[in-house]
Order: sequence, then structure tokens, then C-alpha cells
Amino acid sequence: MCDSLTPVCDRKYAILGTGALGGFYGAKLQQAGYDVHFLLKSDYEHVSKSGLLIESKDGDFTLPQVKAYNDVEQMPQCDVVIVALKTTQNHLLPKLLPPLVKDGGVVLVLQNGLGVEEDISQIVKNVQVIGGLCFLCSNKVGAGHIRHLDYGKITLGEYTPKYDPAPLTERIQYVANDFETAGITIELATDLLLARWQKLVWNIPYNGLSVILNARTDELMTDAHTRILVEQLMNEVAAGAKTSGRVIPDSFIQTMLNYTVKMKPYRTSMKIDYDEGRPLEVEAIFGNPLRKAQAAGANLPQISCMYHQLKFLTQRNGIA
Ligand SMILES: NC(=O)C1=CN([C@@H]2O[C@H](COP(=O)(O)OP(=O)(O)OC[C@H]3O[C@@H](n4cnc5c(N)ncnc54)[C@H](OP(=O)(O)O)[C@@H]3O)[C@@H](O)[C@H]2O)C=CC1
Ligand SMILES: CC(C)(CO)C(=O)C(=O)O
Repeated sequence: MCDSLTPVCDRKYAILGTGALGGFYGAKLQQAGYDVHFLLKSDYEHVSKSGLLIESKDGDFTLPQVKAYNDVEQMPQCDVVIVALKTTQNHLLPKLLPPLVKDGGVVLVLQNGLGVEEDISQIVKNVQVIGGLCFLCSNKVGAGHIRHLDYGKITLGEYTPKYDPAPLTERIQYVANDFETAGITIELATDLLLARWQKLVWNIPYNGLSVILNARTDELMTDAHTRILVEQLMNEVAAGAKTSGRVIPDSFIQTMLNYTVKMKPYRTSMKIDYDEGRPLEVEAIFGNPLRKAQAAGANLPQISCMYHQLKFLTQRNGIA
């Protein structure tokens, strides 16, 4: 394994799910010189032949040749395995992860939602699990064709049993260095659980309301009624975080509101999935936080209402 100070080395990265997020970050790592192995499903043949095309607000680029696979057993063992599937596919992880991650390696979970690191720590032993919260607006618009619309920063935090706060280790530092070498802004967090609840401050109101009300982020922010609803939901997420002893101050909520007002009109990833008839990440983004807060005795009525509405919509549309 390379040390943390080597800018570009032979560290092997695996991308589990080469879509909007995995395709973007994986391509940036390969462009920076890292050895990246991409697992694909429906785009496998196209990407094997033609590589990846990244349209990005930071500059378009193509990777005419990438190491593409449609079978995890054909991939080499990697130092860092990036989980970039939708969480709705996480039932596949017990089959996908063990052959892929090196003993002593890292599994980096870049998915939205809560609790995934805990599940992964039960699947693979003797690896470090790191969570990453991605402030990224990216879509897959065709086979091997990713459109990066905005942002890109990742907040990284180590997973520890029970999500206790963790000091920064050498492993998280070298992952951070690799991404920074690839041009990605990284923030390091010593409290992954707090970082995950903070990300939910955005995902719960906007992902949920965008589907239930058929609205883009700009519409939710300009209408006075939905603007109030968004803020109430954000406050409920903060109440949920408090049940785990994590404090999300009102200033953080105001920052998220301002961030979204400044954002280009955005159809959330959950809305895109809904419109395309794909399963929604309802359990990871709504179900898990609700259950965690409920287990600590807290009632989050508006989030609970939204969860049941989304369950209804996904059942009715056959995408549960
Ligand atoms: N997109 C974004 O800007 C952001 C996304 N996130 C989070 O990142 C995660 C990934 O989201 P996103 O990239 O948008 O989703 P995508 O659907 O674009 O990407 C997931 C990819 O996984 C592939 N896949 C599914 N099953 C398999 C399999 N069995 N083997 C190999 N590949 C498979 C899919 O391939 P196929 O298309 O063939 O099914 C798809 O390309 C989610 O948790 C999301 O919430 C977080 C922040 C921002
Ligand atoms: C907050 C955002 C837009 C990334 O910044 C996101 O996570 C999503 O669309 O799911």
C-alpha cells in the first residue's frame, strides 16, 4: 500500500456502480493517474469499447480506455473500494465486497442515507470503513456518459462501532490526498454520524418533497408554503440528530437554505429516479433515520408522514 504522502501511486481503486457519482469520481481519479477498476451493469459493453465521457462544469474530458468489468470475480483486489451503487442495491454487497477489497484495505461509502457503514462492517472484516458525504450534482445521461452539473466536495469520516467520533487516521488522510490530487475538494470530519445527519438536513426535505410535490429545488424555495415546509423538515432532522447526541445549530440550517437558493434549478436524484421508474432510496434516507430516532424515543411526525407517502408512491408505481 502506498503511503499518504505519495501524490500519485499504484493504489488500486474499485468503483462499485459506475453511474452519476461513481463514474464522475472514478474518472477524476483515473485522469489524475490512479489505477481505477470500474464495475458496470447495463453500460458494460459500451464502456469497455468506448470508455467514459465526462461533461463537467470544471471542463469536459474523455477517458477512451477504462478497465471495465461486469463481474466482480474478474476484478483485482483493490486498496480502496468505493460503494457508489444506489442503496436500493445494497443487498448485493455481501456478494460484491468480500472478493474485491484487499485485507487491510478501505471501503469508502459515498452513498446518501444513514447506517450503511454499520452494515458493511458486518460484511467485511479487517478493513476500514469510511463514509463520504458528497455535495455533488451529477447525472448519468447516457451509456458511459456523465454530466457533472455543480459542486463536488466530499466530507470524509471514519466509521467506528456505534459511530463514536474517531480521530483522523493515516488511511483517511491518504484517501483524502488521492481525491485532492484528482481535483476534488475534501473536508475531514471526526464525527461521521454528525456529518451524515447534516447531509440529511438537505436530502430529507428536498428529495422527499421533490417527489411528493413534483417540484424542482428552485420551486420549493420560491413558494412561501413549501419554503416553510422545507425549514420545518430541516428542524425535524436536527431533532433526530439530537437523539444521537449530535447538535445541528440553526446556523447550519440557514446555510443549507441559502446554499439551495443559490443552486441552479435542480431536479433531485430521487425525483429523477421516480420519473425514470427506478426504485427510490426511501429506507436509507428516510426509514433508517426515523427508526434510529424512534428507538431513542423521539417522534418525527413530518418525516414519518413523508416516509409513508413515499412508501405509498413506490408501491403504487411498482418501484418498491
Ligand atoms: N448523483 C449525485 O449527484 C449524487 C448521488 N449521491 C448518492 O450516490 C449514490 C449513487 O447515486 P448515483 O450515482 O446518482 O446513481 P446512479 O443510478 O447514477 O448510479 C448507480 C450505478 O450503479 C450501477 N449498478 C447497479 N447495480 C449494479 C450491479 N449489480 N453491478 C454493477 N453496477 C450496478 C447502475 O448501473 P445501471 O445503470 O446499469 O443500472 C448505475 O450506473 C446514491 O446513494 C445517491 O444518493 C449523493 C450525492 C450526489
Ligand atoms: C445535496 C445534493 C444535491 C448534492 O449536493 C444531493 O445529495 C442529491 O441530489 O441527492
